[in-house]
Amino acid sequence: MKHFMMPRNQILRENHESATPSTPSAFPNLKSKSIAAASPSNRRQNSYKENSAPTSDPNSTASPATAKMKSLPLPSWPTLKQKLSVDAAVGLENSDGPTNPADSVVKVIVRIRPPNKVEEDGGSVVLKLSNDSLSIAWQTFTFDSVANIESTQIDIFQLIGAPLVENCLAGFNSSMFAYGQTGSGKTYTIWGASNASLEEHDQQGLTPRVCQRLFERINEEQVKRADEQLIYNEQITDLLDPNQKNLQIREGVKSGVYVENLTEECVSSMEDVSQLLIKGLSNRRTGSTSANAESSRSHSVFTSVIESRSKRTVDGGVSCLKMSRINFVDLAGSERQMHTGAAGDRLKEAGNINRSLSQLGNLINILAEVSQTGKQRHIPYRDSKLTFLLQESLGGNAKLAMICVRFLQPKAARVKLSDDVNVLRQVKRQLRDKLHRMKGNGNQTGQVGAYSTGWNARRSLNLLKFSFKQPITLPHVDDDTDEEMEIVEEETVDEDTDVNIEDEALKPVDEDKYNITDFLKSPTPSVSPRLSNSRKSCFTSTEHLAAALHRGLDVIGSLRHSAALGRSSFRFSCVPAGVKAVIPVVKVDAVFKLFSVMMSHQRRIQE
Ligand SMILES: Nc1ncnc2c1ncn2[C@@H]1O[C@H](COP(=O)(O)OP(=O)(O)OP(=O)(O)O)[C@@H](O)[C@H]1O
Repeated sequence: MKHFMMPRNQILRENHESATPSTPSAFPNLKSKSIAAASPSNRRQNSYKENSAPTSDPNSTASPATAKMKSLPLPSWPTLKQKLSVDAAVGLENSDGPTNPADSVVKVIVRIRPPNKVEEDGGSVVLKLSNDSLSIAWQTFTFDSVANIESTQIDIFQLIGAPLVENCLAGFNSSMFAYGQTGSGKTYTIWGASNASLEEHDQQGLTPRVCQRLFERINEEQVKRADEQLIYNEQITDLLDPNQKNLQIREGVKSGVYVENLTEECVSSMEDVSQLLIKGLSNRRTGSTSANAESSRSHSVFTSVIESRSKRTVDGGVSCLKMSRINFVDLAGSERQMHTGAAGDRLKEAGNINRSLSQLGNLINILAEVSQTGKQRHIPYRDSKLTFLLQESLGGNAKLAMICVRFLQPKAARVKLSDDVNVLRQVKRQLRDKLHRMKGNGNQTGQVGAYSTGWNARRSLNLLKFSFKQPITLPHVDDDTDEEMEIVEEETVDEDTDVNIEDEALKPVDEDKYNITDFLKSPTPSVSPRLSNSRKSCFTSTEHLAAALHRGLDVIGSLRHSAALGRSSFRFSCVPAGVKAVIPVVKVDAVFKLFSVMMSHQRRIQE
């Protein structure tokens, strides 16, 4: 992010104010001062250094409190170890390893919500492999951190919140986003359990914990100004004064980005913060979704502003004001509109949520590109209110924690499908071996199609029967996967990498929707432009597989019927398309015809 960071640092403000020698405190009465600074116009008159890396000034006569702040250990921000599966986060990857804390870095943490009562019979296709990796449907993804399913709110705070507090005290702007499907636990993570009071300590989310820690850390010498706002349908509402709707975002040369007329409150204790949070959260827009009866239907942003001031009395009385912010962002959950049957306002709401999430992801991707290539690009901060509002926290040297929240999904259907796939893989291997052998025989005899006589139909039939032992239930593959959170699948090498002429022969001659060869023939990526390199491609292939199995069963049924009438045969081509081979007509039973459908082989049903 260096390339991006440098110009942005130019807009950071630093100023020196006349010291008041008679005020020895390192932190003058900021409470009254910050109230005065609460309105945007007043804030504009303020001058401060914001969002810049803390510097050490050897001439500084900073107060002990300031010195203490500067000596705070800077948190380490592990880098993303490989191309991240969450594209919204790929952008800010810093591949140079833990670096200068002034670099803008994103930390991506995955939290998996344990199953609730409805889901308790299920398992998950998501499996934690290590502290920084998990597997989703056979693919391994690496993040900065993967929390245990049993992780408590305090664990999550230690992992994410505590480092951000240190950043903030060191003068960096920080943000934490919770990102995920509706019902996955974003609100729980950011705020806490909805049915628990903020005082119920073990259920508290990151925001109250961070605030608490901030107060502890600054030991009541620092004043925090808080404002809370809500973006709903691209409209900003003041959660502390819900009558203030459709507020405008302004940007001033000195003041930076701010929301006009937004309520800002000066707080001096955790109780003050709790009161604000309770008031703000009760004014949020919620609704019921398929996955969450009390779903946040808006992005809510809680911003804490921490000001610290140091007095220098030796060199002519100069004071420095350091200001940093922490944004707590509970993003609204994405939802598949076509599955919810939403209409009217609800549809518009879902559309706006999805659009702004996608704009957020898009923006972060562009930041990534700028960071990685060094190319100048227009950064579309103004695409959405959310990105515009948070631009100073997304760029510059800001620290960003992206908490990707997932919930477990019932595994029953998927496990069964995975069994089916394994069986089919085995069958495919056997088919290929046989083809190989028979082709060898055929070559020896000069007959391309001589293999057909050696075909062990019965064995394949048994394998297939095994796979179809139970009725195949098409899983509802819920598109929980939020386009904006698509996981980039990395190519994996599996046992079928030894693609040979038989694989070539197995290529489908048409791209019909029952084709499963792409799925089975790893690592060949999907050819579908819509699904390529997407986590969804795996699921969609699974759907294809399931559809193929269904289709196959239909074909079995109809062909059995035809076979009973003694008039079924088909041509089975095992040569690449374009080779004009004479394919013998082979009498086979219905199982082979199932294969011909499933593998998308050339086939001819002859009357
Ligand atoms: N880690 C967890 N442990 C226990 N309960 C959890 C956990 N995460 C979430 N929950 C519970 O799951 C339910 C849904 O969580 P939550 O409201 O936070 O989801 P959300 O992602 O914010 O949804 P939406 O986007 O619809 O607002 C809540 O009842 C919440 O208390």
